[in-house]
Amino acid sequence: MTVKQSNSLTNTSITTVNVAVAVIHYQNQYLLGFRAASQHQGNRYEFVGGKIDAHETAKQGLIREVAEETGINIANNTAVKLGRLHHDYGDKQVCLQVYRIEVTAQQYAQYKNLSYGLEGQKLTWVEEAELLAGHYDLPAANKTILAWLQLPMQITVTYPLSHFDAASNPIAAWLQYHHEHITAGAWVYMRTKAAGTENSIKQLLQLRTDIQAITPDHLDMDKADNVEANNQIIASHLTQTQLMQWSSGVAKEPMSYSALSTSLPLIVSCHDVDSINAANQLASIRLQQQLPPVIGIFLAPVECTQTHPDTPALGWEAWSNLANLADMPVIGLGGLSPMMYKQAVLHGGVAVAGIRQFLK
Ligand SMILES: Nc1nc2c([nH]c(=O)n2[C@@H]2O[C@H](COP(=O)(O)OP(=O)(O)OP(=O)(O)O)[C@@H](O)[C@H]2O)c(=O)[nH]1
Repeated sequence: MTVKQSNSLTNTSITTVNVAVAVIHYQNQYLLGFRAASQHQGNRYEFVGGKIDAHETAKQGLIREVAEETGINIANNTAVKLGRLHHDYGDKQVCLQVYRIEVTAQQYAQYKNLSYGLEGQKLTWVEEAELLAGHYDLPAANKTILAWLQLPMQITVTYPLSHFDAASNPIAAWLQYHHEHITAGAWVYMRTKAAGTENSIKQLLQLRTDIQAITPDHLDMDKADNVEANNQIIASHLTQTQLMQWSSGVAKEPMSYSALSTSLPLIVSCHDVDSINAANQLASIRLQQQLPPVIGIFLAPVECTQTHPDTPALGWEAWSNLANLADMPVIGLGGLSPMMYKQAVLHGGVAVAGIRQFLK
């Protein structure tokens, strides 16, 4: 069943096939199908899924397709929305609505030896590390899905430099504190507004080669002394203000594309509907231009925070409604602890982030 959708970027009306995609896993085992040679994108692996019927929501299509293709009933499992993405294969345009579903231990025990699906297609469970390393040949659109799946369950945010104002050398105190208190292997959003902090970030990365960094988009990390730390920098971050400035620039000059990081995936901060719409537009333009994708948004504040005491909290319900509008994975931020991961997932998020409670 095909669905007519309007493409807001080009203002042309194109026929797009709406597809529900189920990233089914149990812990670090992921279920892949294999597309028959005769199918579109044949002889490639795929996540289970298929066309959403006209009368169905994406989730209804997802549950039906998984049942039809594998026999697994996921109606009572939590389906976490990862995102929505358009891809133009030339011969076919698709809009993939992607959900991650963790099956229960019981479901896994029942289906782990499944090697053929109910439609005769090959099925296989694969290791997460191998899947994310690109060992399986998937359709081109899935590159973005794999980038989304890299996101961890929790992200640490650094204290602002102002937190160390009482120290004789605030930058040295910032460095020392985070060197000691970031947990092993963490993803860390280096929230430093001040220009000139590139070297401190690089020094921290040299001291902590186990961590991975999200750095502010306005910092020029290549200019810092030690460029070797660059392989630890995995994404660039845009504040909501930067995002909205980018968006109004594009509105005035549709063909212009400002100098946002073109070499790194982006993570953007959003607090409301307008910024989520802008993030969706940015993600769509980056996909069209084949730039590294927007891999997530920090949606904040879920609850009141010490760092932004005057910003009213969204609360989980409003947070969840906003999260559903995003075309990319959503990370909860603001007054959260790592223990609140499950709550975030139940409300449509993929991860939680924060400062105090995420440091050791
Ligand atoms: N199921 C699935 N489809 C994907 C993935 N990635 C991706 O680009 N697609 C595309 O999304 C569309 C899925 O629709 P489908 O599975 O219902 O269609 P089909 O061509 O296999 O079957 P059909 O013969 O019923 O038309 C295909 O064009 C496929 O190439 C994926 O990971 N899983």
